Amino acid sequence: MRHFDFKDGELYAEGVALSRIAAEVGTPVYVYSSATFERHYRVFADSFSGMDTLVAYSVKANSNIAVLQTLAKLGAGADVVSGGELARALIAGIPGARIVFSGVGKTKSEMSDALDANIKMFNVESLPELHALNAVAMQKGVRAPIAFRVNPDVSAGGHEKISTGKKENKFGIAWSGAEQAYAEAARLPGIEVVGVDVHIGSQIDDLAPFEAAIVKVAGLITRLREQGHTIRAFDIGGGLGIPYGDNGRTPPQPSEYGALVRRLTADLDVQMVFEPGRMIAGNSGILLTQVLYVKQGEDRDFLILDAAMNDLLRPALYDAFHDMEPVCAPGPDYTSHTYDIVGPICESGDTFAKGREMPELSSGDLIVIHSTGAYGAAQSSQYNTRPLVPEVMVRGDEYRVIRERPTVMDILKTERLVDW
Ligand SMILES: Cc1ncc(COP(=O)(O)O)c(C=O)c1O
Ligand SMILES: N[C@@H](CCCC[NH3+])C(=O)O
Repeated sequence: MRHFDFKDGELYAEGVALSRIAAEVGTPVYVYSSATFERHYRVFADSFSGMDTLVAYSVKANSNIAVLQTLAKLGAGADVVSGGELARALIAGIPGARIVFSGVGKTKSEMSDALDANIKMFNVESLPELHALNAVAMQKGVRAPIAFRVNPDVSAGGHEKISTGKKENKFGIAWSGAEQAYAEAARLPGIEVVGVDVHIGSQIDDLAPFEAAIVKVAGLITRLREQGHTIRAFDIGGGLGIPYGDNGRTPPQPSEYGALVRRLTADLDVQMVFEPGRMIAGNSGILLTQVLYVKQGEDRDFLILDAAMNDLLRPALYDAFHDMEPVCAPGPDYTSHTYDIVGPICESGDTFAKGREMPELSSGDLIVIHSTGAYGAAQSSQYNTRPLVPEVMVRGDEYRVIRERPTVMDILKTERLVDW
């Protein structure tokens, strides 16, 4: 079922024409389908039905509070990596008991806020962090529930910039040091060991790395229990890939992933925690942008859009492929044309696609960049003093602006001229 689809020759988000959003809100603009967010969450959660699980949506993928609120209503928890994301999750109505805190560099003030919120678990990534957390918890007279994020040295494939589970990556406790780390944690009065955590990467299109990581961690859980630790939760992170429409490998269905997890953890007697981000958000959103100019170069033509790498960084950062199409379906006898599709920023890397075949387009035409609900708006910046792009959420025939477009003055008001 597609919630971004053509009706009468025009692309719609659910029941709302994208041309209407462009006219009323302006472009560029991120447009999300609430029905798609809900469907993805349900499909994912349902693939573990009957199991003891917590689906802690990874807030970094799309952290808009209306998105979090939509998922909170379905019972989602949250995986947060900063005090800011923690605040977002709480404001959106996700209870502390359903929040896990990941990340290699939590500050003491973030730890303090998370303890005040009674979060479910800190995923601790180093011994110095463990000691810092112990100190903060002792000061408050509480015990911080922890899992260690262990680094299983499993290769998840994909782009090197999003690999996290290899020993050369900065993430997690070295596999060889995991048992000593648990022994150390058990000695600290401000720490309560509750689980084990692993996250091996993102946009993973194969079940084999998940299987390798789960088998390794299951063995570790057995050994830790023999050593007297109470392990109630097994957090296997996120990472399940989505189709981006590039005819690349097709990632496993959530049901296949669910069946694998069910089979490998059946005898473990743990609550399984998941941190899906992209799988929930990626295909729930599009970036709606307009052609500013069509420019003829020496040996190629450029489509210059009003969206740029500051709005959607993935192509520049990871050479990521995103499917693009015009909002108005071309007539049956249209001519196609090959373009380099670029933004207005003063960087050659500000390129969404090279040599992309599109129907012939002209200035003012609207284009959709698909699969940008995850790591789109969340990774945007104001580079070149371009205000952050607004975000819109569609529900049936209605839409709401869920992030306003700031003015340039909104940006400038946080800066100061010096008076010396
Ligand atoms: C610790 C952690 N959990 C969850 C995620 C979400 O990953 P994904 O969006 O691939 O599901 C990430 C990002 O890769 C992460 O670093
Ligand atoms: N931001 C990346 C993935 C990294 C996920 C965070 N650990 C992307 O757009 O694909």
